[in-house]
Amino acid sequence: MIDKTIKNNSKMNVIITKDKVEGGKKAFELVEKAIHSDAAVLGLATGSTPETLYKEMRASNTDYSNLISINLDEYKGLPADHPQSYHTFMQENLFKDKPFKKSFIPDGLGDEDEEVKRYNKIIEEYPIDLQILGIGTNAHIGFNEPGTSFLQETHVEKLTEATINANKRYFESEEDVPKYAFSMGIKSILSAKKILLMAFGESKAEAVHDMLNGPITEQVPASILQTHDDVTVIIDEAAASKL
Ligand SMILES: O=P(O)(O)OC[C@H]1O[C@](O)(CO)[C@@H](O)[C@@H]1O
Repeated sequence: MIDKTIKNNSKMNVIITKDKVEGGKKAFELVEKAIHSDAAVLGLATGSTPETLYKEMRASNTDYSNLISINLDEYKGLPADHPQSYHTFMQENLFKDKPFKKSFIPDGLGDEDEEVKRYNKIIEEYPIDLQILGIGTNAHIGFNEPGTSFLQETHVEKLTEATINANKRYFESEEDVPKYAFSMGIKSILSAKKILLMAFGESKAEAVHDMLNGPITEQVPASILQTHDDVTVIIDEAAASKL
């Protein structure tokens, strides 16, 4: 860990690591700790941020087959077997080596109203003990873009240009990038007992600063985490560079 004095006006516990590999190892330690304190439901994230954590989980001796997982989001309109779906991402990055007892991910082809209702019911039935989060360059969490109400539960979100741009690296062309996604809402995320947010790289430095030290506003979705009692933020030096 890097011992660095930073500006952090929030009550969030901030851990600075050299890079995302060390960040993934630290995050793995905290997931293990939660599981040893009987965490039974893990909220999981996608995108490049959690990749080093999932690598540690795959390489570990931990058996996750008694745990439930609930993923934050899924692109609307992508079938589960699409190479860029979050179903495929989770299968390849975690579940193929470390299956859970039950893993919930929104159905990208689901009827909007039905799927939102189904997913809210799942989150109610399986309260999340530890929610893993990344953060977008525009401080979105899950796919809750700036301007999304803090009171939102699961819903279909229209993706911003910034998010479409950030995600188009995974698609053949911009036309192929989904413009909407099913996402757990901020209210659903805040219902987790513990939250572990990771951010790596210079591109997240502004969002991390605003999350920790900015005003609590729906224009900075992650800023709402200042109101949660148990948030740990793991960032590398580049993502901490504006603190
Ligand atoms: O980890 P990345 O790839 O930078 O993505 C950041 C954020 O964008 C999302 O993947 C949604 O676009 C979030 O789930 C994630 O936290």
